[in-house]
Amino acid sequence: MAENFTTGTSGTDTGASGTGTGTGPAAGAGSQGRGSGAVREPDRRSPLDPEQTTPLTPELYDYLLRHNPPLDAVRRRLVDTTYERLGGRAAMQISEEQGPLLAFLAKLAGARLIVEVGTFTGMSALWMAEALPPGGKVITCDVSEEWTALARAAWTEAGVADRIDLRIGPALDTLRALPREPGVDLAFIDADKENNINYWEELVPRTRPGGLLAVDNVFLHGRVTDEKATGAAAAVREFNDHALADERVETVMLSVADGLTLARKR
Ligand SMILES: C[S@@+](CC[C@H](N)C(=O)[O-])C[C@H]1O[C@@H](n2cnc3c(N)ncnc32)[C@H](O)[C@@H]1O
Repeated sequence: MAENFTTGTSGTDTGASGTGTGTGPAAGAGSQGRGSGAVREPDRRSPLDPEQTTPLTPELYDYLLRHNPPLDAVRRRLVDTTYERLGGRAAMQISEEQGPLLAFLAKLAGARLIVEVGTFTGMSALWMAEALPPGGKVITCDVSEEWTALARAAWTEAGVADRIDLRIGPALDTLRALPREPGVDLAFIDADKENNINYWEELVPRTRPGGLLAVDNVFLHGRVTDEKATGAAAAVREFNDHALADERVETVMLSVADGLTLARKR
């Protein structure tokens, strides 16, 4: 079912993970503008030189947060409510410094249309929605009515509910139903990692030239370095190589939170 970017459909809470068979653009093709296109050996004096890369301690992280925009009352309540209601699952929320970063990216991209995969209790959508100009929209996808009920409450409290189009159902179905035209200014992928490549393959063609994509958890808690990784870690490893080899975009992988890859559509 095709539809335009502005009309939403809201299905039932299937709880199902999306599945799909996205095909890669140039995965493993081995040639691109930035050199070999393959994962390269880093050029540096030592694997992790503290003169170049400062290890993040609890004190430094606290300092970093205190030098970023603070959580306002709505966000503070959203964090607290997510922990109270969902316990350990609350760690699925974006980390505190990622919210202002997503808002910053939205403004940098002059975003009017943002697509998010993985709403959860709505923190990332809230930050991005507040960064939109009048008339802008965030389309955000999730399978959980329960978790996104907390999101809806926070968005209403923050006064941005009218800018957020929550679509319940497997995200791959939602993305495939969007027009296949490059109207997206910013995409944020933060859901079931096994589908990262599939989400990417739906979103890259729909992103306008100069538009941005951000993909969370590209370190998967450090498990991506394991060559024998299985499950989500193997999927993230595969995704990371896929994105690096994709000639349609320029990418940077950043050590933010659990690893964040940014891409700019050529
Ligand atoms: C890491 S959380 C998202 C966190 C969110 N960005 C935030 O800032 O709080 C991942 C979300 O992806 C959703 N999800 C998992 N599989 C999905 C699928 N196949 N389609 C849509 N959503 C999915 C989960 O229900 C969960 O809410």
